[in-house]
Amino acid sequence: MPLLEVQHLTMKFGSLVANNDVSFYIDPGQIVGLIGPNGAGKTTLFNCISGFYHPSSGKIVFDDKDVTTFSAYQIARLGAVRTFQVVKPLKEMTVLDNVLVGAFLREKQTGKAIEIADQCLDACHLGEFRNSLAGSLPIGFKKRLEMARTLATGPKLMMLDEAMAGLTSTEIKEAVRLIQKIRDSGVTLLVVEHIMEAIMPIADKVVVLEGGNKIAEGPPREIIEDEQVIKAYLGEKFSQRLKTTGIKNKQE
Ligand SMILES: Nc1ncnc2c1ncn2[C@@H]1O[C@H](COP(=O)(O)OP(=O)(O)OP(=O)(O)O)[C@@H](O)[C@H]1O
Repeated sequence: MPLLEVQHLTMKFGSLVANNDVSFYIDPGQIVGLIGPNGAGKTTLFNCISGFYHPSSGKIVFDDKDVTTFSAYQIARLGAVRTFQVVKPLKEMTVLDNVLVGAFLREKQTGKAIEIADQCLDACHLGEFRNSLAGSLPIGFKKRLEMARTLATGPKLMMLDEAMAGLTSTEIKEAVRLIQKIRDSGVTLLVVEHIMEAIMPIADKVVVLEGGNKIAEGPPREIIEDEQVIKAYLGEKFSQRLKTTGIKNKQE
């Protein structure tokens, strides 16, 4: 049974159709990439799945429950939690306190919540910064902090919105390893990303949006050879270059 099913989702802002009849599913344990050009509707879809927007029509089923009209808080409590493209840590609070905000969603006892927060900080290589002010961290660390906070909620599905944008190539490699480690710990991931070299080698499946429509869905190897995706987003040269990276052949 899929962990998440998006069925015929349409989201309109007035006359603008940001998502048009989009359907896809995510099986437990998968890393699914959500890609497409600027304005394709990726963030809007994220906002619908995570309860920040309610779709104009269609249905969202998470963990066998119809969550279409649920609030962001209700959906987070069920285990679908997102990060934001523009990270906004609580700057005047310490790194630990920021992660505690996530941990308290699942654990009321302070001692246990601190234990969870520390584990998540260590997993995200932030342990040594636990007492620093979040506002003082460089961008790469802020992105990891956002992941640690999300991880601390104990998610079943983690949705990452451009978690690697603005990072150095070393930081991107670290972020990729971290995403794989999170998946190996049993968390399913939906990842919006523009950095194809980062997402294509680790994704089990990729969903492609353009102009609000889903134009392709499949394993990365198929996606990079899809004529419509090459035309709309990847470009011929880039598609050739991606073929030389270690991309999975088929959906597992
Ligand atoms: N709150 C809103 N009100 C009105 N229009 C919106 C709103 N949010 C998004 N849009 C519009 O919906 C369309 C899809 O935007 P969205 O941010 O979902 O795309 P995206 O694929 O995430 O783009 P990017 O890669 O640049 O982040 C755009 O035309 C955008 O201007």
